[in-house]
Amino acid sequence: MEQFLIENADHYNKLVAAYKPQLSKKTGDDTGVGNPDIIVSTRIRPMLEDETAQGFPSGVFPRKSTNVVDLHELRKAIRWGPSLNSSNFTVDYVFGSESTTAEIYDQLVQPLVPWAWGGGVGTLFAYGQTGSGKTFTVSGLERHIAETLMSGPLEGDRKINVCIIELAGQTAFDLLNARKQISILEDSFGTSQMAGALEHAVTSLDAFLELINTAASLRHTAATQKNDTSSRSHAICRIRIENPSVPSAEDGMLYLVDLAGSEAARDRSAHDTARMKEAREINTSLSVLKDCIRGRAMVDADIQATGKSTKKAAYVPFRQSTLTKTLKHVFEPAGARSCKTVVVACVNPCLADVGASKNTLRYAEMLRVVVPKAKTLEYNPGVPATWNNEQLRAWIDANSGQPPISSALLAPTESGPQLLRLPIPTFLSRCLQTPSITPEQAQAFQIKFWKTHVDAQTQSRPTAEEADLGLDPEIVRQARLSCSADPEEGSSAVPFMERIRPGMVVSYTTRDYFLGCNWKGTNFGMIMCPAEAVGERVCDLMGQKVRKGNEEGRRWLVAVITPAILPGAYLVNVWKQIVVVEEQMQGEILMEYDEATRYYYLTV
Ligand SMILES: Nc1ncnc2c1ncn2[C@@H]1O[C@H](COP(=O)(O)OP(=O)(O)OP(=O)(O)O)[C@@H](O)[C@H]1O
Repeated sequence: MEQFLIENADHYNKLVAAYKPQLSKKTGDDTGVGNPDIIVSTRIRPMLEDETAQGFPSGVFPRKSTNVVDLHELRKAIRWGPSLNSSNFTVDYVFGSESTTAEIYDQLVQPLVPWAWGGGVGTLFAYGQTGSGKTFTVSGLERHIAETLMSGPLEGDRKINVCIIELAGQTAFDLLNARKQISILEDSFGTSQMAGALEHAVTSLDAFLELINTAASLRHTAATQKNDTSSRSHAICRIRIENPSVPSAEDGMLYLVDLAGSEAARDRSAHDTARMKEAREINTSLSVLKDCIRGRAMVDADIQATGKSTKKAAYVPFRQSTLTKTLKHVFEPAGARSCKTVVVACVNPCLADVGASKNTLRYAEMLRVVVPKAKTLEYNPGVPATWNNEQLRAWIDANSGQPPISSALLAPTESGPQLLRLPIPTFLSRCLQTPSITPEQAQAFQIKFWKTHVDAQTQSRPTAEEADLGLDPEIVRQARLSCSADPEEGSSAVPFMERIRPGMVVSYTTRDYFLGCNWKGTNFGMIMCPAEAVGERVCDLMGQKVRKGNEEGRRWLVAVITPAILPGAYLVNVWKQIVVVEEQMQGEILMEYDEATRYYYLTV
């Protein structure tokens, strides 16, 4: 076949020159646009010297000033001589062979960096056949990202942590720790963990680049030793960005994923059984990845179009492969993380490889879920996804507690759906710009906003039984909630010291001997009873007799509240009790119990 292509190169070039581009059905479709949070692009690498030297022409051509790529194959035809078989593919962005990695960075990837800096999740996938330029592209982009993170114009202080792993089939290795085997585990809270992988704190650009180089050379050496190419494994670089000024918020994440080759190139027939098995595993993981990206994009499109997730059909099977399990929160539709994803489908333009390039472009096209043109959704006061900026700001003014959080600072221009997509740390930082707002109030309000959205999604309708009783859904919702707020109307006007009662949550300063329960910045406790109410022999957490204190003032037995594993969640440790004197108490804190997670959350 290769000989046939070389011999007919001139004829092929004439056919291509005479080719009249067909109108792409997909470009003609003006009913929607690509999902702005999942951008699918393609990069066509230049022809390599040996490909041109052998006499192969190019088979892939970006169509000028469009997002369409034309692909030509030369087919043997007995009657009329070789003929052209052409197809075209539509993606969101096309980068031709003259495009540089810096251009791709500026146009597609750069926005992921401030996004993750603000607490969001940004993911880059490079997909394509062996030798199509995935590693060339990802390593170049990693360097640009490192430069922006370490010496760019981003505001505020962050701690940058890097971890680079390799996934080969079901096995994972740490590329920053001598390729030591690690495990991908899901903990009891459903969070994926790279158990055993070393995470490196980086403080300078040089240190960052050194980590990237170490991982690249380890991957390369391992591949050479196996007489293999790096193409048989996925490499994941995870950059975790901690924001020390909002410690309670989740960290920003950047994942840069250099995927295994979608299929071996022209030497495919040389594969032995083990290689065929490996190829099957790779294809399975890439197929699951496609389903996950599409599934998440469909859920997003659905919410954008209707304000809710309505389609049961949008199934995101992230548990079906180690790759997607590792990247779980990128795909999880129910996840609260704001995600932006960029896919670069790398294409080798050589006519001899055009079959594989066609599969790559077909795959890229399938990832692209068209979002219906935004309709104005009918306003529903219970569904944040239907709120325009004015309705959102009115809701913030009425629901953000006392003092109210400035809606102009929190949502200067955003609509409800846009605020829902804002990374949580950015949301919290904006809340804290209003004078006198405490981090607890900001966090409680963020949770309230998110819960309103989740409740709208899950449609907390009354059960059939409750509906039969004719109960108002709002009353049912209220009854299901359990909150530490004083049920007495108007009680907030009375100083909290005069209202102390069992179940009230207070913040307090700890004394030296309570080191065992002094959690950084989070000294909350639930009042159990007056210290005098317990028996003579009862001791507190530190072994001190509860009734025998030397302190002045009223003394209360308090259950210690500690942060739980879920972000923003707390545990009330009813059996870990300490004595708190009223003098130590700072104020009342409102908490709400959530049945679904069985944790307590701050509320406003
Ligand atoms: N845009 C480009 N400009 C110049 N050379 C390129 C470009 N893209 C790729 N190359 C070159 O093509 C060759 C193959 O690229 P690369 O190793 O990145 O491919 P790959 O898809 O990662 O392959 P594998 O899957 O086997 O690791 C390399 O020699 C690389 O330098």
